[in-house]
Amino acid sequence: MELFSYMENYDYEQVVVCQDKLSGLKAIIAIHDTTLGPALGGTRMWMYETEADAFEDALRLAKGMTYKNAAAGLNLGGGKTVIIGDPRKDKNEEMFRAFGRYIQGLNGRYITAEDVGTTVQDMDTIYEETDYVTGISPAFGSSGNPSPVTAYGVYVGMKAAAKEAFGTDDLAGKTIAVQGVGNVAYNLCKHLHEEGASLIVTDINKDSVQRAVADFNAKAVDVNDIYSVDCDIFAPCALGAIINDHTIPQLKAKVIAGAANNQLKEERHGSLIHEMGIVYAPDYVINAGGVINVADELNGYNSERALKKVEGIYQNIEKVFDISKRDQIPTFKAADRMAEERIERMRRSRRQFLQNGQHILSRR
Ligand SMILES: NC(=O)C1=CN([C@@H]2O[C@H](COP(=O)(O)OP(=O)(O)OC[C@H]3O[C@@H](n4cnc5c(N)ncnc54)[C@H](O)[C@@H]3O)[C@@H](O)[C@H]2O)C=CC1
Ligand SMILES: CC(C)CC(=O)C(=O)O
Repeated sequence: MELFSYMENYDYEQVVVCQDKLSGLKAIIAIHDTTLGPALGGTRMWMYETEADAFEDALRLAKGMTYKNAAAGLNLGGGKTVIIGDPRKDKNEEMFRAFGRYIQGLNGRYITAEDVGTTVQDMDTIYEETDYVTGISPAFGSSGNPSPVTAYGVYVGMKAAAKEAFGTDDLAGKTIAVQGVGNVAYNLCKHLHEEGASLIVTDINKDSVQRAVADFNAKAVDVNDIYSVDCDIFAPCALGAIINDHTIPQLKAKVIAGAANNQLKEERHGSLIHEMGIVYAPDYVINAGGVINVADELNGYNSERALKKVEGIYQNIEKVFDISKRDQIPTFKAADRMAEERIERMRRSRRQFLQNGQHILSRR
């Protein structure tokens, strides 16, 4: 990867590469855009095959956070971290403390939280070194694990997408195929089961599958079969790029609505599903519940206030469908338009000089 040309193409502000030999930390903090405020986005720990894969993931996810935060109406920019390593084997306390010091060094330009492979406990360790971390234990007055709130937002957004496709947002009797039943999707399945939906699930982790089968009467299928099952809604809740040339021809669902980040492998795949008449709830709009929840900590966390904002995902998804119809564009483009227009409006509204921090004459 030609890092500078990639950064220039997609207008990234900063990439911080962190290495700590003692703890084994190898992290990439990508800050995409801070027009709206400090960059907030989670830390993913994953076993990347190559360093280039890790850079690409960090960069793509950071840009996604710029759009997610803007579309959700948050006054926050977009950033994300990836830590290279196996979250089951390679974690240690020193690693997250070293990482916390790197975040502290950014002096508030980047604020972190959980993502795939990191936990509330990891955030608590980071908190030993920096205040610029959210999703720490509720005992510290924080919001804790964002996953259940992300799941609630996906559930609410899925209902809005169902209304668009089926004329009703009632999910009772609908068959929903869920890819990956981890932290977010387990909680999503709970809401769907309680509403009377039938679930088909898959995961590379057999224990997670068994738990969903036992708790929600879900039907389990092989990981490769989840795309082609007969269902009304496909909910991708594992990793990204799963809407691609290989999977699209297999899909039978009328709706795609799930938690995973960066679901479209390439933009053209978003256009393709649109032409096929599939109602796609753009990933970063529907999965914003977690970030809305952790962002509320910046005002002194109030769970009721945060959940109310998360419920706004229903209207936000409707807004995306309206723009898509108005401008005759696929929904992923409509979401981008909504986010970009807000960033641009805010950029313009900040033209006037406002003294922030130290006065410019204070050194006299
Ligand atoms: N945790 C949160 O609050 C948020 C999560 N997301 C996104 O939602 C997705 C899920 O996040 P979490 O539930 O937190 O992660 P998780 O790691 O708890 O769950 C992901 C699950 O997917 C499974 N999986 C991985 N590859 C798979 C494959 N090829 N086929 C089937 N299953 C596979 C894993 O075994 C795991 O059970 C991720 O893309 C994440 O970035 C987005 C917004 C917020
Ligand atoms: C609080 C986090 C879950 C934010 C984030 O990284 C995301 O929404 O992907």
